Amino acid sequence: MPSEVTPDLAQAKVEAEELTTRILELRDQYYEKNASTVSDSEYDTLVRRLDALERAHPELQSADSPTQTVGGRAETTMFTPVTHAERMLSLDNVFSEEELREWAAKIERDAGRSAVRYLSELKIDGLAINLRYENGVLVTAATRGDGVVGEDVTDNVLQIKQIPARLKGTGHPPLVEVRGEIFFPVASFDELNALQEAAGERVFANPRNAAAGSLRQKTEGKNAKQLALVENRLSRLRMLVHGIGAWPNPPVAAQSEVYGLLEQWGLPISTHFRVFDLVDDVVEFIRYNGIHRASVEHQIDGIVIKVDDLALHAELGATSRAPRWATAYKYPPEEVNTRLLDIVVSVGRTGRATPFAVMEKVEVAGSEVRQATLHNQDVVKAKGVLIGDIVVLRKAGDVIPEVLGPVVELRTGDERAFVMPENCPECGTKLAPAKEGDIDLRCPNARSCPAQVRGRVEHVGSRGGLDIEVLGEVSAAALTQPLEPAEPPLETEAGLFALRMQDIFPITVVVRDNETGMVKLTDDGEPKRVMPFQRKRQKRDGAFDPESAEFAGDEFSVPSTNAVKLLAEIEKAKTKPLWRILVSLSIRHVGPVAARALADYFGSLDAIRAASRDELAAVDGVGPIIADALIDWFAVDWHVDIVEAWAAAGVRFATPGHPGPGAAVVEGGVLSGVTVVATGSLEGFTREGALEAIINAGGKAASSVSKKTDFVAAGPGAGSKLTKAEALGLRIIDAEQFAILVTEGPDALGPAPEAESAPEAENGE
Ligand SMILES: NC(=O)c1ccc[n+]([C@@H]2O[C@H](COP(=O)([O-])OP(=O)(O)OC[C@H]3O[C@@H](n4cnc5c(N)ncnc54)[C@H](O)[C@@H]3O)[C@@H](O)[C@H]2O)c1
Ligand SMILES: [Zn+2]
Repeated sequence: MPSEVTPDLAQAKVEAEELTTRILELRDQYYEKNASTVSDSEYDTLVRRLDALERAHPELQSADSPTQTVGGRAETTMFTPVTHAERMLSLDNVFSEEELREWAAKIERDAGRSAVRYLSELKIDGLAINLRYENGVLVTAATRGDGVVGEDVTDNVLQIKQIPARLKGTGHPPLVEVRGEIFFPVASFDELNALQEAAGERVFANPRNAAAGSLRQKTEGKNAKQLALVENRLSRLRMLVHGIGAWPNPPVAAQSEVYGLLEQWGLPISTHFRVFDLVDDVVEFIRYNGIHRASVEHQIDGIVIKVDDLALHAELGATSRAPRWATAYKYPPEEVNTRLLDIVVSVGRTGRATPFAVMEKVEVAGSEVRQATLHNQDVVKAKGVLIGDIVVLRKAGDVIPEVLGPVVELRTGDERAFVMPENCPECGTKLAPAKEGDIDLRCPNARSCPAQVRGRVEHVGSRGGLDIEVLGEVSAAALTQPLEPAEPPLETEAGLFALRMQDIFPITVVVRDNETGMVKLTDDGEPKRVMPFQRKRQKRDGAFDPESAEFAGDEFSVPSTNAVKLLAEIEKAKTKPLWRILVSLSIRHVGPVAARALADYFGSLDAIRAASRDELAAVDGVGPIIADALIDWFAVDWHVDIVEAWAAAGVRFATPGHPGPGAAVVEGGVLSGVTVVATGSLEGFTREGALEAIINAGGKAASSVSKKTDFVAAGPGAGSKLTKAEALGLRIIDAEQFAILVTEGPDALGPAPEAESAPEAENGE
């Protein structure tokens, strides 16, 4: 370990004693109480520091140092002690590829050969178990304890379905100890804590503690309800086998063969292990699994690398603490502890009120985290977290950070429960579920709630909407919630397309966090202010429009590049494709996919509005839920006002050339009765251009591929539609053929290449 300074003996002695006390205390909590008050990586750092001191001053190292002993304690008051037939050891650790290579080099030196095969497998973060089978019958199941003596947990283990009470097959040895890991699947962890919380029982900080806490529980003195909970917890436990203990004369020569045999006996084996000839491949395995850690059913804290050859195990032997023929590569931590400072509620575009955890900033899995969503008030309750708690925060790779649970042991009594506010934090309206029985609360003030208006305006500018470059979160806030002037330029999004320079120019706005909506502060603790649309100039250069510029003495300000761009982009957006405009209206469930289907079929907002529920629902890609959402949306006055205001400002609510609902026939067109799907980029056509070309030729431009499709015009970038077309055996054409199709009609293309598979029978509607 790269220890910073090596103190002299006297100093080292003091530090080593402090470390030992602390480590033993943490071990006690971890193995006895199934609790972690520090993260595993913090614990590992303490052990490594102690190890470094002992290496520098070997006289400090005693046989009972934590660096020389296996975690738990032998005598416990909870369970009957069991002596293992063979000791249960821990594992040594490596923390980098370099350390792994050193370890392998030492193995090869000690073995006196370079041809060593390495078995690599996932390190399961659970608790170790020893299953003692005599003549194929499970006699005892015990925890590791101090490695020599563990606790008898046979009754509980027998409730884990995967663990056979009797091995499959015949010819079992008189004695075999099977070792494995019992774990709590990540997927049902939240559910467990919800049950615990509801029953008034302790919640767990992470799945490993949940596994230990579930396995090490007693049934005595429990009432029926508590017993049901015990059983429920036990039924969720899983196990995977990863080794053997005592087994006189095993009929196999390699660790990997051991797994094969144990599997035949009906024991659960991990599917993730591999045997490699080269350390390079082991390194690759470590990297691969590091990236894919989050997709495994259990938590992983590293990779275990074992010499595959059992004869070498015997030759290499073990220290008092760990075998020499195996090591654990530990990944950088995905779990850290941090303080939960507050739980704030943010209101989003749709009015949903979401509680967020605001935490002391920590680094986890390579990124800085200070907040995480808690979804809703029930989730906050289920997780059992209190404001002021130290919580376990997990972030697996690219996965969104998640608060797992509180470290209950560290509570001081000053923590307080989160209370879901009754009123919207931004507009004060009373929050309510959208419909009875909903857990999520919403702010019903959809029209004017600043948070919702801000969200909708930002949505208009988003990629999936009108894709207006400058209209992001800051601009949206500036237009709807400026600090100055007092009257915002936009009360709702209705005025967006009528904005003028003089409306936006003088705005000052505070910067908000885009997730929580909280005002960001400067280093001095003041709200961070910006003037997004203004730029100061020193001198007059005469070239400005007095309507959009201000004088202050000799200086004057002019619109910033952003301001000019914003208005120009808004202008351009007015004639963007209909589907984008539909998305921008923030109609529930109408995202890009549904909007495209609606635009393709109806061709105009008027036609959509005039359609009956059945007509809407019948359109491919629309369906009854969206049909209802559309009808509900148009029934609201201020929604209609938005449409009217936008139309008055020049927004085009129609696809030029579209013949109307059904995209049916342009009389006598060359594509009359023909359905075409265009996908990918077709050279010579924009996406909208391709649709227009189909429609203008009298064809039906469909948005999704089905058996009714006659032609699929596919260019580069065509994705699932092309795959589906191939699967259905549809006629697929390229851009060149498409150009012929829309000008001259299907006959000009000649017969399909594989004539018999073309589904010509199902033509059109
Ligand atoms: N947070 C805390 O306060 C605290 C306290 C004590 C221990 N701990 C954690 O426990 C660790 C020490 O525990 P340990 O002695 O069990 O060492 P370990 O967890 O580093 O490794 C040894 C154990 O790994 C398990 N294991 C999982 N998958 C395996 C596989 N595929 N093959 C072989 N073994 C596998 C075995 O049960 C074995 O006993 C620490 O590194 C820390 O992560 C944390
Ligand atoms: Zn509100």
